[in-house]
Amino acid sequence: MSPLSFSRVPVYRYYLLLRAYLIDLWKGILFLAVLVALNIALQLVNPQILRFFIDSATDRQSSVLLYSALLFAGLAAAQLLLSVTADYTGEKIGWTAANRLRTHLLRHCLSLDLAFFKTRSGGELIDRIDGDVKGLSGFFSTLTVSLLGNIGLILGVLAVVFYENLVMGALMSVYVGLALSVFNKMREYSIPLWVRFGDARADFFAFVGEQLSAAEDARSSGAVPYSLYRFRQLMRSWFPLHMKAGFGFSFMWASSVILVGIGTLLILVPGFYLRGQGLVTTGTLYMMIFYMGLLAGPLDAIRELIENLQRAEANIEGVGQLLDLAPEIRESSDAAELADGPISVQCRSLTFGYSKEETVLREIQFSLEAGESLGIVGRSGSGKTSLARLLVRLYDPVEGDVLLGDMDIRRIKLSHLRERVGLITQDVQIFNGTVRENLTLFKRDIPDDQIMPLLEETGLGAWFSTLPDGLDTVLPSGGGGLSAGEAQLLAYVRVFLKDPGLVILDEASSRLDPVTEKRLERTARRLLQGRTSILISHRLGMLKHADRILVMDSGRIAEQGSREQLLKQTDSRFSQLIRQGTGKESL
Ligand SMILES: Nc1ncnc2c1ncn2[C@@H]1O[C@H](COP(=O)(O)OP(=O)(O)OP(=O)(O)O)[C@@H](O)[C@H]1O
Repeated sequence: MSPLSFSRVPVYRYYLLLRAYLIDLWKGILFLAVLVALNIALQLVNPQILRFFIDSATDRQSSVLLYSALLFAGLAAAQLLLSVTADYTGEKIGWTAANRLRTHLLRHCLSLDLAFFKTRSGGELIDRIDGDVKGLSGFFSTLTVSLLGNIGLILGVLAVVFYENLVMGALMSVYVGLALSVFNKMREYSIPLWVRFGDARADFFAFVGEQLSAAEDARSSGAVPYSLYRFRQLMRSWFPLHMKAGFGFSFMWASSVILVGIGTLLILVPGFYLRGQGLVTTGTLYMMIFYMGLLAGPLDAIRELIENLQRAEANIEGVGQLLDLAPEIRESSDAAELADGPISVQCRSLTFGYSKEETVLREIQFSLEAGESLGIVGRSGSGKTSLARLLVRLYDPVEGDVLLGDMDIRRIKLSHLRERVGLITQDVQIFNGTVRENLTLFKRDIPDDQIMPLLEETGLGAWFSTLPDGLDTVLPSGGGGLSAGEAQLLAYVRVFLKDPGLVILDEASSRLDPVTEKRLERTARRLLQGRTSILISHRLGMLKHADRILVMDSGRIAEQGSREQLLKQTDSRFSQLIRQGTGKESL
């Protein structure tokens, strides 16, 4: 379970968050607590010295004046040093905790099902992983440093004032209680505003992310004015929300200024009366006013903290919603590994849909011996890619079973499954990294002399020879400076370096020119030897060496059999496809 499984009680959320990400930073936190305690002690002692200074001055004891002034200045300097060290330590703790949360969120997102990524844009996720966590990093450091320190300082001031004078102590307590309850009331008003502001921000980033990743299409199709129109609309809806939420803050700030005024009056009026009666000295009265001023600091800091908590609450909400999503594709507790060598495939009565309303695959039933090759053909939208996704367990079927190597796919260790089954599609992702890292997918134990022959064989030799630093050449993210066809060839090298027992090629040569495709066909045939393969292609030439053919239509298997057998039957769908298509006799 995620360490941030949320209940409805806000305080409990904070507790879970702090416990999850701060618990093993306890040494730093303890150090911080000592610094904060010392800081509080110094702040409480200083007004006492001041009183001593004033009373000595009025009694004309000039000899002690210099010493008390020096002591006052020395302690003020020490307090400054302590404050800086405490701030630094608090920030460090805050950043460490926030980075842990960031890592946790990214790992969690990457473990979520494909369906999740189809419904969220990259921009929205970046906002959650970075924007929300940035908000929370302030929360980690502010909470650890400020809350404890300021509450401690308030309690300390009240204790000292009570000790000095009960009436003054009671008045100051009333003032503190009043200030805190006003701040708390305002917090209830502002939190929903910040949640709405956060949602609008996530929508904004989602839109920007989508527009930037589709910049090429938007430009070529002339959709830029529409993008800008939508952009302006989003900004227009974002701005008033920011204004409203910001108004809550200003209101709190104004109320804290008014409260300080009320507090000073609360002390001054009875203070002058007590001084007049000779019940307190001038030094004590000045000390009380000083303590009153001292209270304004932590109260203001708590007000700021409450503001930060409002934002943090909205951030926690966003992060919590993300962490509460659990992947449906999970490993069973008795997950095991497949045997080495080619992997047999069996699909039993598979039914599948991306949503409950729509069924994309119906009653899919076929089997493939280890080492055999299956070609899948069918019209666009007939369900070929969906079937491939079930075979690598990017989704689970609604009904029926997939068996790989006679094992239920749900019982195979996920990391092992991804190792043993290779999938190449028409969309190849190039990562920002070296050519070597892109080919080995960051695995360090694959030697270069295993990579080089594959580059030659797949036809990437010419491209490779132009690279300035060979395998160490850094490719930029996105297209990586490769053409779509070159990227597809790179994906072949990637997959075959894994030495998989089952290879699925889903339109994996769709971006290649006929000459390169022909050459790759030969290479693929050699590389696929000794492995089970599933070839999905509209280009029927790619299926020339398939042992068996499966024709799909509207999510069902319309026909299946050995390639020779289907070719012989002139009225078979496969034969008809060939006559209509470009493959013709070449098959
Ligand atoms: N991620 C998705 N979410 C929802 N529906 C999807 C998704 N992917 C595909 N579909 C739907 O599933 C159906 C089958 O699509 P699929 O991609 O499996 O077909 P295909 O035979 O591979 O098509 P093509 O030959 O064009 O690649 C289509 O109706 C499609 O709209």
